This record gives sequence, C-alpha cells and structure tokens, in this order.
Amino acid sequence: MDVLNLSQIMMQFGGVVAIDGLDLEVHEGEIVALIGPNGAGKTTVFNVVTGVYEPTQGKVQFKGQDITGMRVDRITRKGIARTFQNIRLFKEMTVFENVLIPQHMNLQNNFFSTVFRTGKARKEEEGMKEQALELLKTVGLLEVKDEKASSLPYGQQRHLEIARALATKPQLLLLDEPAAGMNPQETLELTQFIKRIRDTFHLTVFMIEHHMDLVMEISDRIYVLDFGKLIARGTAEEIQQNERVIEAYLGVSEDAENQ
Ligand SMILES: Nc1ncnc2c1ncn2[C@@H]1O[C@H](COP(=O)(O)OP(=O)(O)OP(=O)(O)O)[C@@H](O)[C@H]1O
Repeated sequence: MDVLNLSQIMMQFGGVVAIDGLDLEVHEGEIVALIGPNGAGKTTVFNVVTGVYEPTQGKVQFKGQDITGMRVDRITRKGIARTFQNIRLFKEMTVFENVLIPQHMNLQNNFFSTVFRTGKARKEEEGMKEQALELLKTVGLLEVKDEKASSLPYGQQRHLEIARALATKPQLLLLDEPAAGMNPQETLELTQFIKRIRDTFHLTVFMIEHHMDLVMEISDRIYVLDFGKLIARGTAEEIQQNERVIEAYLGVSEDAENQ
C-alpha cells in the first residue's frame, strides 16, 4: 500500500517554481530518501506533505486519503510526524518533558475534563507519562531523562528530536537532514537508530539527507530533485550510476568537498 502518494505536485512562490510536477510514492515500511542540490525543493516537498503549504496544483494522499491543504495539526493527528533541519527541541526542558508534551496532541480528553482534572484526565495523564518513559527506554534515552535537552551531546539531541516526533505515534516519519552536522561515528549510530525505530514502531520513513553514505546505506529507494523537477528515481545502486544524478548532484558535491 502507498502510505504517501504525491501526484503532479506544483508549488510556486511568486515567480519561483519550487516543485514542478512531482510524482512520488512511499510504500508501507520503506525508507525512502529525497536528495538533490541546495534549493532543489526538498524541504518544500516536506512542507507540502505536512500542510505548511497548500500546493499550487496536485494531490497529496496519505494511506489513500486526500490530505491536500489540510491543517498541520490535523495532518499530525492522522499519523505524519517530522523533524527539522535545525534541531527544534524545548532546550530548557528535560528530555522527559520533551517527549511528554507532543503526547498531549493525542489526548482523547476534552478541554473540560483536562482543566478540571477529572479522574479520567488524571488517568490519561498517568498513561502518557508511562508511555513517555517507555519511549525513552526504547530509544535509549531513559538514563538521561532528567537532563536538560540542551545539555545532551549533539548526536543525542538528534535522537531526542526523533523520539519527540515518535511521541505523536506516527505511521509516517519525515526526517529533514537528520545527519546534518554529525561526524562519521554519529552518522553511523544514526543509521542504526533509524533502522531500529523503523522496525520497532513499524514506521515508514521519508527522509531528506545530504550525507551520501547514510542515504546509500539506509534507503530502499531514492528520489532525486533538481530545480524542482524529478531527475531520477531508483535503488541506491541505480542512482549511483545515473548520469544525470552524477552531473547534477554527486559531481557537484565532490567538487564542493574538494574546495
Ligand atoms: N516560502 C517561500 N517563499 C519563497 N520562496 C521559497 C519559499 N520556500 C522555498 N522557496 C524557494 O523554493 C526553492 C526550493 O527551496 P527548498 O528550501 O525547498 O530547497 P531544498 O532542496 O530544501 O534546499 P536545501 O538543501 O538548501 O535545504 C528555493 O528557490 C527557495 O528559495
């Protein structure tokens, strides 16, 4: 089944065509990467999927349901969560509080019972705390649950950000450059972490990433964007051998590395 299906997506900002007729699908349980040079339109794709932007044209479907132009919070409730290029944690709060807060999004109780702390609301709150602890245990952050988020090493902050996204119980997880700023060891740990959470939480993962080692190691399939247009799609092997990709992207990044 397609968890995510984009058909003929067009996103224009004034005269800028950020996405130009994109067709893309992500199947259940897959890890799919979206790559391309800076400004290719990758983050805009995420913003269209998560409801930040309504596409100028085209349709976004999540598990067969049309979610085009739906509000961000409604899309989150449907089961799509994301992380951002720049870490967006509640820095002054503890690790535990960081995963507890998003769970309120899933709260079944109404405003009245929450404010007046009825028995049901209290029980629900207890349940959320237990689930938050369970989540931290699963992602290996239980030992640091009382630490301030900002005091964690960089790699762990990234893990926490992903854990926080998982707290909304998504089926589809969007990761926007999760390895940005990581050293090779942290990148390797992240690769294993993403695979582990995909299996543990039965997730489908759609990620934007510039670290080619990570992309090639982890992706079932890869889409390549350039100037808003899809220039290639396929397995890691196919993408590595694709002339247009080498020219538009891999060639560029090698040059950039040599500078
Ligand atoms: N809100 C906006 N208003 C106007 N132009 C925008 C807006 N958002 C994105 N763009 C433009 O759309 C194009 C695609 O940008 P986008 O951020 O999606 O690229 P990207 O592939 O994610 O780049 P990077 O790898 O640098 O993050 C760029 O030309 C950008 O300037």
